[in-house]
Order: sequence, then structure tokens, then C-alpha cells
Amino acid sequence: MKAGIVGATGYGGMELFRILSTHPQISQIMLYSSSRAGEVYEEMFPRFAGGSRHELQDLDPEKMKEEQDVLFLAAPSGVSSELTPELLGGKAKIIDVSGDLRLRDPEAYQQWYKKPPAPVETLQEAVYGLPEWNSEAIRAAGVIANPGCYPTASLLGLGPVISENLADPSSIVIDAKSGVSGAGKNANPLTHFAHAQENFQIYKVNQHQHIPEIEQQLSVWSGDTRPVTFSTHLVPMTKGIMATIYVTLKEEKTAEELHSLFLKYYESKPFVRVRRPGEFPATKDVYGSNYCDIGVTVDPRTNRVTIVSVIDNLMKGAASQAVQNMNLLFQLDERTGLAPHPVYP
Ligand SMILES: NC(=O)C1=CN([C@@H]2O[C@H](COP(=O)(O)OP(=O)(O)OC[C@H]3O[C@@H](n4cnc5c(N)ncnc54)[C@H](OP(=O)(O)O)[C@@H]3O)[C@@H](O)[C@H]2O)C=CC1
Ligand SMILES: CC(=O)N[C@@H](CCC(=O)OP(=O)(O)O)C(=O)O
Repeated sequence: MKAGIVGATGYGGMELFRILSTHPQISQIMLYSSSRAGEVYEEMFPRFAGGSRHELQDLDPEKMKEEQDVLFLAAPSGVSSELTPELLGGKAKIIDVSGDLRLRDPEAYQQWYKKPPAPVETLQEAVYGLPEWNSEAIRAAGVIANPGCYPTASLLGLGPVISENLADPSSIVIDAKSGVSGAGKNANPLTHFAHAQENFQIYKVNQHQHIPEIEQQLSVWSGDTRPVTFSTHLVPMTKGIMATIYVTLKEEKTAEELHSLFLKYYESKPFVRVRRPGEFPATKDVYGSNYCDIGVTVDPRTNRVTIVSVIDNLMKGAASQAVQNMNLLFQLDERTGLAPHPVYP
């Protein structure tokens, strides 16, 4: 299969290149750049030297959609809204890693992203690519909206409890933390080294663009609207997300019962690992991998559940989940090309 990456010079695009370079079904990778066409990728990033050379190409949607079997879009939000309509109707399947195609409601996109939304017809073609919950639709899709990093961790943590209608709808609190690579490669005041190191900061309070994405999927599971309190914090580490989720149960459950519930949903899912009762994961348990590790318990004094969900934001939160989606789109084993073990320490 031939794969193309838009945004290959960015953090998500680099991870895509790293994974696809050793994927057994990928025979050729084409890299596109809006700013550095003509330059050689391996000279720009010597860490990738030692194999084939890749000259960065100009974006030419007409050529791209006929020459590639799959196109990964890993550009800032706002780019895919315009580019995807031009890429439809060709040979290539499209996997968008940005937030542009995730929200069904264009007005919600405008409200939360403060940018013009993609055309409604394009949004209607896109399937939400959370493989553990949506694999059937993904297999039949032509366009995938890859989930956001925070929503991936949050939704995998909440899925079993919300699907089983166990939670008091108004009780959901997601307290999320991310490493700085979540903000991409361009410096901003929040992620500048001198500001971020030895610092721990909350940001986008009640304004984060992932709130409607999380609520949209919760309403798919529950059939009604579940507003969430969702807070994001910047942690002085390179990669990793931890979502600590609190929900109040409608009825009493033991920690063992909740553990069994999570196993029921995830035992057959290769990339979600549920910890034994009383055990909780850390971000380094999944570093560099496609895993989401989850720990769950309940406090019998408050009847409140604590769910801890960790991912690597650039992997399960972006690039490796996109490749998992590619595997499903092309009817491959979803594990193909996704190395099994995280990097440690
Ligand atoms: N970082 C993360 O953890 C996650 C990021 N995402 C999303 O994935 C996308 C990529 O993120 P990330 O890799 O971190 O971002 P980066 O800022 O690191 O890289 C984005 C890349 O997009 C390319 N680009 C910029 N403008 C355009 C344009 N007009 N047309 C085409 N390409 C363009 C640039 O490459 P060039 O100049 O060579 O074209 C740039 O290298 C974003 O939408 C982000 O929100 C999603 C989940 C997690
Ligand atoms: C640490 C950090 O700044 N993270 C980013 C993640 C953004 C992202 O991935 O954006 P989309 O999924 O909407 O494309 C943020 O919180 O905005």
C-alpha cells in the first residue's frame, strides 16, 4: 500500500512516519509539506537517516488522491476542513488526525475551534475512529476522524460505565494532564521551556475544544446529553496523558464488580489493558506505544468511582491510533505494524 502524510514535519507526522516506515503492508511513503517542499526529510531530521530518502512534496490534492491508497492529515486545525473536500472521490482513504472532522455539528466546531467548519457533506462522510468502540463502521469507512488525545484517554475510561448507564449524568468530572508535545512543535508561551519546566498549570478552563467531542460520544453511548467538567493541565514532561475521571454511581458497586465490567468490554481489545483492582497505571507504562492502560476503583464512603486512564498523546492519542484505524480500513489485523511494548524508562 502507498501512504502519504500531510504535516510530516510536525510531531504527529513524525510519529506516523516512524510507524509506517516499518509497517509490513506499506510499500511507499510520500511526505507533503506546505513550507519545505523540495527538501530531503532525512537531511532535515537525521534521526530518520539510514534508509530510503524522502523528498518533501508540494500539496497537490488531485495527484495525492489518485496516487496514494491512504492519506494521513496531521496539520493544524483548519487545514483539513478545506483540504478533505478536495481529496474526496479519488482512490485514497483519508485519516484526519486534527479536530476538523470529529464534531457532527458544524456550529459546535465554529464555537469551540473558532474557525470555519468543514462542509456538512464532508463531516457526514467521516467516521469517528475510536477503534475499541467503533470498529465495524471504521472498516466500512472512506474518511476517518481520528479522536483527539484527551478524548481518547477520557472516552476509553468512561465507555463501560456510561454504556451501562451506571453514572449519575451530572457527576462526570475529568481531570486531565498532558505532556508538552500535545501542543505541537511550535513554541508558545505556555510550552516554552523556561515557563513549563518545574511548573504545573491548568489551561483552557471550561473552554477546551475537546469538551464537545467527549460529550458527543457520551451521548452516542447514553442516548442523552451528558455535560462534563473537563480540566486540562500541562505537566513538564515530553509525552503522556493521564485522565483521572470521577463519576458518582446511581447504585452501589464494588471495585471487583467494576473491574469485571471493564474486563467485559476490553478483554478482547488488544490495546486496552485493565489493571487488577487496586492497581493504577502511570504514563511511562504506555510511553511510545499504542496502549491505553486503565485502573478503576470505587470509594464506598462516597459511592464515587475513580478511573485512571493513560496514553501516549502522540501514539494512541494520534499517530498509532491512526495506523490502527488504517489497519481496520484495509481489513488488516488491527495490531499490524504496531510494536507491542512501550519504551522504558
Ligand atoms: N501533538 C499531539 O499530541 C496531538 C496532535 N493532534 C492534532 O494533530 C495535528 C498535528 O499536530 P502536531 O503534529 O502536534 O502539530 P505540529 O505543529 O507539530 O505540526 C503540524 C504540521 O502541519 C504542517 N502544516 C502547517 N500548516 C499547514 C498547512 N496550511 N497545510 C498543510 N500542512 C500544514 C506543518 O508542516 P509543513 O510546514 O511542513 O507543512 C507542521 O509541521 C493537529 O491538528 C493537532 O491538533 C491530535 C492528537 C494529539
Ligand atoms: C498540551 C496541549 O496543549 N495539548 C493540546 C492538544 C490539542 C490537540 O490535539 O488538538 P485537536 O485534537 O483539537 O486537534 C490542547 O490542549 O489544545
